[in-house]
Amino acid sequence: MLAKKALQLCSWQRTKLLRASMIPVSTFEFASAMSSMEEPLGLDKLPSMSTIDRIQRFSSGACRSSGDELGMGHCFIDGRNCSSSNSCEDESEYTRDTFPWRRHTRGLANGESFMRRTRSTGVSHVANGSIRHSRNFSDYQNDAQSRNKDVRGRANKFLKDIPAFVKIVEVGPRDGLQNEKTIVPTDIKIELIRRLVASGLPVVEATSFVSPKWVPQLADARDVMKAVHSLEGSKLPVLTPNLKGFEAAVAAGAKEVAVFASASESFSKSNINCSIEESIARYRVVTQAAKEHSIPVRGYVSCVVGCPVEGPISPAKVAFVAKALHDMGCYEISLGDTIGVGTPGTVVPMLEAVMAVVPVEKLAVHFHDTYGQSLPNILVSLQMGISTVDSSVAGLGGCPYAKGATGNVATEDVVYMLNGLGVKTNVDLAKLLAAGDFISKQLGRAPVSKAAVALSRAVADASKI
Ligand SMILES: CC(C)(COP(=O)([O-])OP(=O)([O-])OC[C@H]1O[C@@H](n2cnc3c(N)ncnc32)[C@H](O)[C@@H]1OP(=O)([O-])[O-])[C@@H](O)C(=O)NCCC(=O)NCCSC(=O)C[C@@](C)(O)CC(=O)[O-]
Repeated sequence: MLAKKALQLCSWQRTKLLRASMIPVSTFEFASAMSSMEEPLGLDKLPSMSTIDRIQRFSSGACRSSGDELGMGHCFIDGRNCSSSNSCEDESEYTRDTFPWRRHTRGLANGESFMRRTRSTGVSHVANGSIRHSRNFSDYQNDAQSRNKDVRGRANKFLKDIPAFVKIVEVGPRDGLQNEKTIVPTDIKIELIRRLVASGLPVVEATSFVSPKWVPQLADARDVMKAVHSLEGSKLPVLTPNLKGFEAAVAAGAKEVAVFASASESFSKSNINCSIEESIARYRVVTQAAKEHSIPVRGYVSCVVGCPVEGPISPAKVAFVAKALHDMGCYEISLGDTIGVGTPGTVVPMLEAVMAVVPVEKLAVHFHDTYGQSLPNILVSLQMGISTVDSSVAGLGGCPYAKGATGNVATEDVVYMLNGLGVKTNVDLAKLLAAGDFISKQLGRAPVSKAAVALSRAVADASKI
């Protein structure tokens, strides 16, 4: 029992447990090494947890330490026990699914737990309380059939909620460029927008009508908007932090705007120089003016998982701000992990809280890729029914008021993943790659997108043949 417990712990917890039980750590490690040599993990014995289960179980963000003596905590998503080393354990399920090859060697002594495990496979090996040891061919066929059904069931569960079409909101010309230190010439910004529109992206956020003292890179918002506002094929929203910005945007030809609030007081102050409450009051004025002009307004909530100053942000705060934006008339609310600290373990409960107050079809997700978690975060968001995803060509981006945050998830990577899932986006990946290449060359750096790098290498290799 102790050895079983020790196997499920990370090394420092194991050491602590074994020391407390006076078992030399080296003895345990030798024994467990032997047992893994004797019982190799074959392909047929891979753990059969569903992807969501696996993500939740191994995500540290899903676990909250309860401060008990072994550092074990509780998974706040579904109440499983879990360790602070990312490995959650629901003992019966963990044993059954994660270490199935041990069934034959360990469970037999314990009739009751054996019964429980065998029942879960759908084939009872227990007749009148005694274990039947012999199995005939039809038992195996039935077993294989029920396993196939089980696997199909899991695959369906994994894919069934993913939408058939995902709307990609390209934020490269705005979020992507706003943090660039060297001013990008206006005609390059205009050409970038043209190329992104030509690639089939349904929405390309063009620029921001914010104070040029706060974001000098986008001081040419008026000129950019005047040049692109009549482009056809994509919506071209712009950021407006107040009525002054809204009026300037409309005068330059904007047909859609976005307001941006935060779920963190500190970030609200540093980004737009006012409290959350003041920003909501300000945005009510903007949405009212927009209604009078029949201009749709998109709403952003920043810091939906974490804030550079305050640390973790509670899902309830995010839900509060999202609902306020929805109630004032924003047609879509984009949930921004501004500093890219989220994992599926923190994104799922945040989405759950927001979905309780804003309809899922009105939600979008906006991930920065600081910790490389954007694609799994997008995947769980799709599985939860979200069908609008923000991204930035070539992975450009970062907020000037969120130190350390890197770029948005790269649009090329999102399109590549969605293509692989059979999800329609209407984006021409080749044209998108060319747009990413164009802006990356202008900025003098390689695209951050892994798909862009790999695909351009593949194209270069193919052209040598
Ligand atoms: C909101 C303000 C303006 C308040 O800034 P403030 O300094 O408090 O504004 P103020 O009302 O006291 O005015 C000060 C000066 O700014 C001018 N001003 C005032 N408003 C405007 C305007 N719209 N356009 C142009 N100028 C403006 C105003 O006219 C005045 O000019 P002065 O008299 O000194 O010459 C400022 O804090 C600001 O512009 N902040 C924007 C910061 C920003 O753009 N951050 C990045 C975007 S948010 C983001 O990236 C997150 C997101 C959306 O992507 C999602 C995510 O990742 O989480």
